[in-house]
Amino acid sequence: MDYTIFAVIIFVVALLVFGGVFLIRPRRPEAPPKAPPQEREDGAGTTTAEPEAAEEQGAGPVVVAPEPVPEAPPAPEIEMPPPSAGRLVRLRARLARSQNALGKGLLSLLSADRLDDSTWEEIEDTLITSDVGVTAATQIVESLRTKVKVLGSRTPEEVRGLLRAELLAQIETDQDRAVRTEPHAGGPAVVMVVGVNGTGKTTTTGKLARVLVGDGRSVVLGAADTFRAAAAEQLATWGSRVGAPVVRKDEGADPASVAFDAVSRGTADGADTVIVDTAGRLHTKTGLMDELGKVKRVIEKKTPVNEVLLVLDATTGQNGLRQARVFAEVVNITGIVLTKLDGTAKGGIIVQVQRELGVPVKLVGLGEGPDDLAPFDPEAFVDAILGDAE
Ligand SMILES: Nc1nc2c(ncn2[C@@H]2O[C@H](COP(=O)(O)OP(=O)(O)OP(=O)(O)O)[C@@H](O)[C@H]2O)c(=O)[nH]1
Repeated sequence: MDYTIFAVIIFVVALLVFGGVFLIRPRRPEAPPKAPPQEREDGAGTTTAEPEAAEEQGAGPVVVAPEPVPEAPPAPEIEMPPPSAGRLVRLRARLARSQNALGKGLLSLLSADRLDDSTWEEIEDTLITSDVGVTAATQIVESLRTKVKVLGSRTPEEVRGLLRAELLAQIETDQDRAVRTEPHAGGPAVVMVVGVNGTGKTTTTGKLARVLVGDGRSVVLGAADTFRAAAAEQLATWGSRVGAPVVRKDEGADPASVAFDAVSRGTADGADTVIVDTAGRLHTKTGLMDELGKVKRVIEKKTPVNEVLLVLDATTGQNGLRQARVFAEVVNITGIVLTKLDGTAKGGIIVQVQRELGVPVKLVGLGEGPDDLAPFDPEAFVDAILGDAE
């Protein structure tokens, strides 16, 4: 009996000792949760797990199948706008639509069997309504009267030919319409864009950058319209679309210093052209003169200003012309950009503004699209007004 109790005690003790060893294993302190192993690209394009993770598996660097890497947000796509050549011909339908009343109206009046005084008056009125201006309208009518008298009977082609020649004579000046954007030995060409706010000045600056980039040039933009923060914002968007750097400062900063920095940047970058957008609020003539004059003078400390483009809204008629005169008095305008020609039947403003300012229209805006700015070509313009010969 004693031996049995002793054997049971031995068995129980043995059980406790072995059970303690195998069942009650000391707990390891809990490790903090591991972040998922970071992955990196090696030179060969394979993805290797971090060494720490590999070590833990006790097998040196481990090559694992590349996992889909979350896509980085796409870099803004740089656009390649179409070149400037032939743009007006491409946009001809816009012109034909807006100027149809003028062209067709004149052609039908001139084709009447009898051209009496009242018909000639109507022709003159049609021209004046299209903003050609009284002097030019009178000249056109007088010249047409003489030619029609000499001709006697008229075929539609002859009438179209006569009118085409007269309109061209009024529109075509012998001045150079090329926008001077070629860089020179000392640095980039500088174009200043001036005009009243709302005429399409900032839009034109952006569109012009696209024209130049489309023609293979490099461009830097200067947001010197510091009066309105949104103008710089707008310009930054235009610039980013074509990869053109935009130099800007805070709202209210000195426009001349922005212009200076833009030209410095253009020179440092070896850019072809720097385009400077300016503010054009017509507070007082002196204020405007001071501001634009200073911008120009400050730029000229570095390099000449090659072009001063005045942006005019074609839909504003006489009012626009008055504004144009003020600008022409304060800065030496070298070219006119006539915007919003797609929204008016008053294409005759081209004649009047060139006459008044003695400066050629160099570019025309024919819509809100980014590539709706075209070098002005008098023949394409007149042909669009008159429609195709029947
Ligand atoms: N239909 C049409 N709209 C145009 C044309 N050019 C510009 N616009 C529009 O005119 C409006 C004014 O253009 P902006 O470029 O902001 O005018 P802005 O003169 O720079 O005015 P600020 O930025 O205030 O200096 C915008 O809605 C343009 O899209 C054009 O040729 N045709």
